Amino acid sequence: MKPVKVGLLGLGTVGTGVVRIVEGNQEDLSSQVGSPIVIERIAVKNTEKARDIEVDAAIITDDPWEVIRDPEIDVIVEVMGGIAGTKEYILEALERGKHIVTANKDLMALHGSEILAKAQEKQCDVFYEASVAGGIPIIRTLIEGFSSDKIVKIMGIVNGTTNYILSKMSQEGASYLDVLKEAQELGYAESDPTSDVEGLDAARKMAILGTLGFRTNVELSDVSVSGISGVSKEDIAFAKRLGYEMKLLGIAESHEDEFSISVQPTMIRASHPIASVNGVYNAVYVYGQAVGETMFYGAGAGAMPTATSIVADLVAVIKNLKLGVNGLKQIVPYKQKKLKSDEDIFYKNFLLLHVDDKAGVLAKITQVFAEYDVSLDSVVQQANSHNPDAEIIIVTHNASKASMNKVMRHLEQLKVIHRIKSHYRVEG
Ligand SMILES: NC(=O)C1=CN([C@@H]2O[C@H](COP(=O)(O)OP(=O)(O)OC[C@H]3O[C@@H](n4cnc5c(N)ncnc54)[C@H](OP(=O)(O)O)[C@@H]3O)[C@@H](O)[C@H]2O)C=CC1
Ligand SMILES: N[C@@H](CC=O)C(=O)O
Ligand code: NA
Repeated sequence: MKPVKVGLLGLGTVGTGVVRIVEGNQEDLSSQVGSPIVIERIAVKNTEKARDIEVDAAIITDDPWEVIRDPEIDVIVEVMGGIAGTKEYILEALERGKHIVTANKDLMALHGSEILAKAQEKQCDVFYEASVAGGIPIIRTLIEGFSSDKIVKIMGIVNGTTNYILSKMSQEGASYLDVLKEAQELGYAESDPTSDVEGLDAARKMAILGTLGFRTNVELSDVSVSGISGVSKEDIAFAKRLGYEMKLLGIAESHEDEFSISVQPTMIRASHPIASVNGVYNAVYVYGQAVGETMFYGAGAGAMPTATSIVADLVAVIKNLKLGVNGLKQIVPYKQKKLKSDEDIFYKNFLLLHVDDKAGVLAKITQVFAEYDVSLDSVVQQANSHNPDAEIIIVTHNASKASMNKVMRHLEQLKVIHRIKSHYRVEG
């Protein structure tokens, strides 16, 4: 049996997991695909760096082009990250007829359509299961499991780092910066964790899920994004008191082929199954017109869960190689893109206001909501022993994003309001 030869770009957190699984599960893997799988070359940045695993120094290079141009290599596994340079490597590898497995959501969210088009032209596979929700087979589920259904909602905790941070803040009262450092040490965070905490990583993943779920070309610029760096322990405590958990949620909704897509810290009703997803775990809730509610759960980051998806993709590529059907399973979005306007996006809102502790203030504030036709579910005013201001906590009924934007602009002008302390989307 001729071995299938793999070129690995990157030997960090995920790359190390890939080597461990390919070596550790070799017998099982090769019996599934009918050939041994050999990691032929590995590109890293620093060839002198000490590694957690033993790898033959002769196969390591600091020049990814050596891997891409090696005529012996059948499949490139890209786990080095990066966008512009990495795109060049991948396009050239495809040009040379090599199949690609990647964990790179940054690249797939920005240049996925170009890369998939090239793959189709060259009859190559590009699989990217590890790019969204690490170990959860959600991409395969959307492409294959739900091919017969019409997806109307995808709601996900798709960033492990931020879920780890919010969970520890909520359960242990830990400080944001301490937990972020821990998530970095555990290998969950991106090399620049700003993309985790500011929601960009989740937005990229939601663009990928939206494209597959709604079968239209959802771009990163279509996703409205805010991250968790402004979420305080106090906000999390308010959420709990009202019966909610604070989560960084990606929410994509489609109605009559018009969709909206966003990532933001959200107060989700504690009884919703996604509210109890904690730590580095991710979950993707998918609502299909025919199937109804489904939810997929598992580790969203970390070496071994992510590598599980990578190696499963590798197995899929090799099975296709044996059958001579590579390049046939790419999903090309075919629907014209129609984004909802802010007038058509509805959700509930939570607001925490610091206000003058005087008679008549509450009436002035509720009047603003009435003016823009936003009805209120609950309003609570309370004194705060640490603060001379009074606090007003408002939860609205479903209101259009456009009306809420008007409300917010108007509230900012009101002299009786000293500070709009927090504003969150509420689900459930
Ligand atoms: N960590 C996780 O849990 C997950 C990560 N991902 C994605 O997987 C990819 C890899 O992530 P992760 O393993 O955490 O990252 P790491 O930073 O741990 O590893 C990156 C690896 O790539 C190598 N590398 C970086 N730049 C170059 C370059 N220009 N030329 C050659 N080698 C290079 C590094 O070399 P050296 O070792 O010498 O520094 C390192 O081995 C990213 O796209 C990430 O978004 C996806 C899902 C989960
Ligand atoms: N930084 C990412 C890694 C996986 O995609 C995360 O925390 O989810
Ligand atoms: Na996945």
